[in-house]
Amino acid sequence: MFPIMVDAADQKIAIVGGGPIALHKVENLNRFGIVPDVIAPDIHPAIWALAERGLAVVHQKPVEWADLADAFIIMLVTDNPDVNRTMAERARAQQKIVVHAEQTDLGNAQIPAVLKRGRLLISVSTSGASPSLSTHIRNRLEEEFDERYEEYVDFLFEARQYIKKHVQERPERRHWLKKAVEARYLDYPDEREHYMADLYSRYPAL
Ligand SMILES: C[C@@]1(CC(=O)O)c2cc3[nH]c(cc4nc(cc5[nH]c(cc(n2)[C@H]1CCC(=O)O)[C@@](C)(CC(=O)O)[C@@H]5CCC(=O)O)C(CC(=O)O)=C4CCC(=O)O)c(CCC(=O)O)c3CC(=O)O
Ligand SMILES: NC(=O)C1=CN([C@@H]2O[C@H](COP(=O)(O)OP(=O)(O)OC[C@H]3O[C@@H](n4cnc5c(N)ncnc54)[C@H](O)[C@@H]3O)[C@@H](O)[C@H]2O)C=CC1
Repeated sequence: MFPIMVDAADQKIAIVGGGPIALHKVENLNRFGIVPDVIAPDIHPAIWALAERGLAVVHQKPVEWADLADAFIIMLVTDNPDVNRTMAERARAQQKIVVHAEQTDLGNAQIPAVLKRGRLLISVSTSGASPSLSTHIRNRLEEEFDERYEEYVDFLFEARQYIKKHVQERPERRHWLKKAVEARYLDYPDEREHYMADLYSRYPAL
């Protein structure tokens, strides 16, 4: 398994199945700003509620390949093993990213447990061995990587963009980039302002 960050914002993500597990998948995708298509004859009431808020697109019908042909990622979570298997095989043959939630070897991707602090993402997977352990580790990391990281990582992003644009010499760049991850910049927002002020005065934008 190879971990990778994928920009799926403008892509179709299809969830096949409409039960509690499908609901969980929709909610998880929504955390990342993704509005998935849900295809199933029986749709959980909470999925309908999300669809009314524009957070899912429901197709109330048994799945056919035509529903999936233009999808980028496909998640198979029906209670019918034959449907899950057939669609997974076809999707893999078409080079798609396929999550088979029950029998992982029928798919080619798995969903990790994710801690999200703005731009910072920490994802944990056990490659299907124990989703409970992934969740447990993620919950422990939540304490160390607390809410402060959201603004802190925004600061790092801004600083890095500025440095890439305005600091030409490599050793200098490295110096400033390394300095920004010192603990005081996480702990004290004032220190971040000093850092940026120093940076702007040393390397003024032209
Ligand atoms: C392969 C995978 C599917 C995929 O890739 O989609 C998969 C499969 C299965 N999960 C099952 C059960 C549970 N899943 C959870 C929780 C999560 N499961 C997630 C991912 C994955 N689950 C992928 C592997 C990832 C990895 O290895 O780390 C998380 C991390 C991410 C997410 O889904 O969003 C999410 C945490 C969400 C969060 O909190 O953020 C809990 C715990 C709980 O609910 O607290 C339980 C009950 C306890 C237990 O079983 O451990 C069962 C058994 C069904 C049965 O027969 O009862 C199967 C099927 C099977 O293994 O047969
Ligand atoms: N975290 C995970 O990934 C987990 C995955 N699972 C697996 O996920 C599957 C779904 O679990 P639940 O949501 O509880 O099931 P459920 O029984 O509540 O719902 C099944 C859904 O599949 C739909 N469906 C059935 N035939 C279909 C077809 N031909 N086309 C499209 N949709 C069809 C039904 O309409 C229904 O919406 C189970 O088979 C289970 O093995 C179970 C637990 C955890």
